[in-house]
Amino acid sequence: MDHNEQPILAFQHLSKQFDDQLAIDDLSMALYPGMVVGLLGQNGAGKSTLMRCALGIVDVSQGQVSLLGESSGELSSKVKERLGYVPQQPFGYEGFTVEKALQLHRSFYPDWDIKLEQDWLARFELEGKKQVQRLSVGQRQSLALIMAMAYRPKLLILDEPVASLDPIARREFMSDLFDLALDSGSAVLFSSHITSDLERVASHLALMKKGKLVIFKEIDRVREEIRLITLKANQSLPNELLVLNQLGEQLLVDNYHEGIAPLCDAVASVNLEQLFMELHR
Ligand SMILES: Nc1ncnc2c1ncn2[C@@H]1O[C@H](COP(=O)(O)OP(=O)(O)OP(=O)(O)O)[C@@H](O)[C@H]1O
Repeated sequence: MDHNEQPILAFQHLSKQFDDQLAIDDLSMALYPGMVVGLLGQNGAGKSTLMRCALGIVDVSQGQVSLLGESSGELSSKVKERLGYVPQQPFGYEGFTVEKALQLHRSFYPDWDIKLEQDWLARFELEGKKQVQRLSVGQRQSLALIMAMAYRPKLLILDEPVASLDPIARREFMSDLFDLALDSGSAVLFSSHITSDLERVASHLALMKKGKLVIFKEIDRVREEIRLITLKANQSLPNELLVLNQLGEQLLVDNYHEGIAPLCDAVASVNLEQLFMELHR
């Protein structure tokens, strides 16, 4: 990942206020080619709002969002053609068959990859002749994913894309997602409550709590640098440690390294699910 190049998506000091609700609070983050960012947060943490701000679907209150170098509020059709988005609740195309819906959708995208479309239709066992409104929730989600991916977008934004997919479809989809991003120099931002999926395919974790981005780092570094520790009696907190949460003597900290171990009575590593639970205790 070369961070000297232009980010595909960049949030700079973004805030979004809805009436009396601050949904996004001074958030900065940049996605570069090849990054697959898993967005985690409780219900109402601001994940969908962040995605909607990125796409210019809602106006930002403060700060900036740029997408392939353009401001999200003023995207050209050239940039829009290079975005893929699957909202939490897709979608439309009622009254169409799967085949006809794809035919129409495809016509908007010059870079549509028909082979990719066919492979995915077969993989998800979607029948072309079936009416869209007769599809199950999971099948609709699969169709929405094909529609967002078959033109190999430069930026793919997926709001809980796999919540309704069965474990086999989910697993296959998630690994393809990763390959797609790596192969085509794309970036992916996806939200999910399934921490094991996120752990398996994301290159980076973005964790939001009440509109704030509290963690944004590579998954490997999350594994290495976040710990649940208890400091020895009278031991002050080392400067480099960032306390993410505190429960009695126990501290959930970021920026941990081996040099800290002698200062502690106890050190425990946490997986993503434990991290999520500890952060919200
Ligand atoms: N159009 C809107 N008008 C007013 N408030 C809104 C609007 N959209 C979102 N909010 C509020 O902003 C906050 C963040 O909502 P958001 O949908 O972004 O959360 P989320 O993290 O995606 O949640 P979930 O995991 O449940 O999908 C919530 O408190 C929500 O009520």
